[in-house]
Amino acid sequence: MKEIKHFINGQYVGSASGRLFDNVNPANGQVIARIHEAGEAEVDAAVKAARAALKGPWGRMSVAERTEILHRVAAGITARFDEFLEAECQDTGKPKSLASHIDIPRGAANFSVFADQVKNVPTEAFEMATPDGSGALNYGVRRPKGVIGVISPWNLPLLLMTWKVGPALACGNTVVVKPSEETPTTTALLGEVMNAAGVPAGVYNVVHGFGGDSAGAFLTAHPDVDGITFTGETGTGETIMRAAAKGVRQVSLELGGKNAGIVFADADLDKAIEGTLRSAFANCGQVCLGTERVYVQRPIFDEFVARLKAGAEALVIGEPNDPKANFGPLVSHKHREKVLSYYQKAQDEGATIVTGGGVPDMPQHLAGGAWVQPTIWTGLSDDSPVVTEEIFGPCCHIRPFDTEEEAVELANSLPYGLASAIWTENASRAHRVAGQIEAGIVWVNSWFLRDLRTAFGGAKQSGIGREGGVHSLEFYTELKNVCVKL
Ligand SMILES: NC(=O)c1ccc[n+]([C@@H]2O[C@H](COP(=O)([O-])OP(=O)(O)OC[C@H]3O[C@@H](n4cnc5c(N)ncnc54)[C@H](O)[C@@H]3O)[C@@H](O)[C@H]2O)c1
Ligand SMILES: O=C/C=C/C=C(\O)C(=O)O
Repeated sequence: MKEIKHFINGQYVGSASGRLFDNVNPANGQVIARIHEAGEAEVDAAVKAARAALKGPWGRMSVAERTEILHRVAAGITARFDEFLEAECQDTGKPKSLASHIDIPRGAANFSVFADQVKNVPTEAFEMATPDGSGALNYGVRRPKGVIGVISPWNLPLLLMTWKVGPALACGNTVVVKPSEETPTTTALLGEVMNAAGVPAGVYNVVHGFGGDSAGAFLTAHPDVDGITFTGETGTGETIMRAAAKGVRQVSLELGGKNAGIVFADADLDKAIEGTLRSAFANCGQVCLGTERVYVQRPIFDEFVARLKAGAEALVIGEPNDPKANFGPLVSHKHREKVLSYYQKAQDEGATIVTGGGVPDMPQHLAGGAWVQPTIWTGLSDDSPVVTEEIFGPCCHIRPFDTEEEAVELANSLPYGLASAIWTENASRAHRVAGQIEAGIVWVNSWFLRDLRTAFGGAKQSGIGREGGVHSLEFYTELKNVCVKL
């Protein structure tokens, strides 16, 4: 059986302990590979390699040379597009129709966009007066932060990992990545692309394993890691923040959400239905930016619910290779247990199950997969856990509202603040409401429309810091002021 090894100092290496665990395809439950689990020794070797690489050719390279290499990494992903696609879809079960236009192209873009960005970063300068009249000149210079620990989740594995590795390397850092234990393959494969592109050994390192008491915790606790960037659950973010406190390391945290969609009666309903369908059900609902709470103005409530139901029921459930499929399984049986527990809770609390609510009948060869039905509820109270907690599944609860003020209050009522989508044809209302939503990202008449130059991150318990464009460069560099007395 295929084995997935760590990538340390430019080479694939197994674990000294010999500990391996299964990599499972969630579309059919089959074991597709065995993954080496890193212990403290492998994590330490990866961090040492990353530290040494900072002092090697990578640290001395001009921006032009470094960014040319990163463009070659982007081209290398594109050249091996089909391999990345196959690996991502086997690990996650997601439809190739989705991953081929989101996950893999973004994996390449995350290198090329930040390679271009870093060439155009101005720094500040201030002339100042001094008592003796000679004056002084202050100017800023940016330096790499050092060794960056990258901890990434399973929902968009290549996209979310490279979203951090791209800018980190563009800024001249070195990285140690710990991908999700559920989805290690594309992160591992990227090592081959790095070598072929001429990225020096030790610049990109990968260790595999779990979170607590495994590779994730060993990496975040390692004293020679200078900064940690993490995407995942809010609870894990808290644990990582505690680990980073020792040694006063900086963190960038992109965490969970329970995002609201607000549909006003003056919305273009075709657009609102299409966008809400994607935001609730794309990637089987496993998108941090997804909409699990939909608030719809009363005059169009019944029509909206009926049309969203029709849209959900028209989704084509199927395996990655099925060209007609646009709805795959959840990432694992463990995650399915969590999602189904909320399906049960909604039923127990007397929700109206508009559609779904269970497990679909699948053909024999897919019966071992982690399938669930796309699900819509109405009728739950605002304090139901189904409405207040992140489920991270293909489901949403729809509730009517009457006034704009009420919609804003409902949207802002939870401790999360990642994203929101507003649907209205009234431009004044769109800007007014967008300004009042407590979230890091607000879409108007769209969803998951991404310009990588923009700030990306969460308010409240959905994160700390912003990445994207210059904001990534803020995190991945140390800004130093040089003051020269003239
Ligand atoms: N805000 C965003 O941009 C964003 C994007 C994608 C996903 N998410 C969130 O991610 C979650 C789903 O992903 P997940 O289930 O993989 O998240 P998770 O927090 O369970 O795991 C994420 C990563 O952290 C590691 N990890 C877990 N415990 C750790 C520990 N104690 N120390 C170090 N590392 C540890 C895991 O092994 C994995 O690699 C959802 O909550 C979702 O909203 C947020
Ligand atoms: O599941 C969360 C999706 C996050 C998306 C990004 O981080 C991005 O588009 O850069």
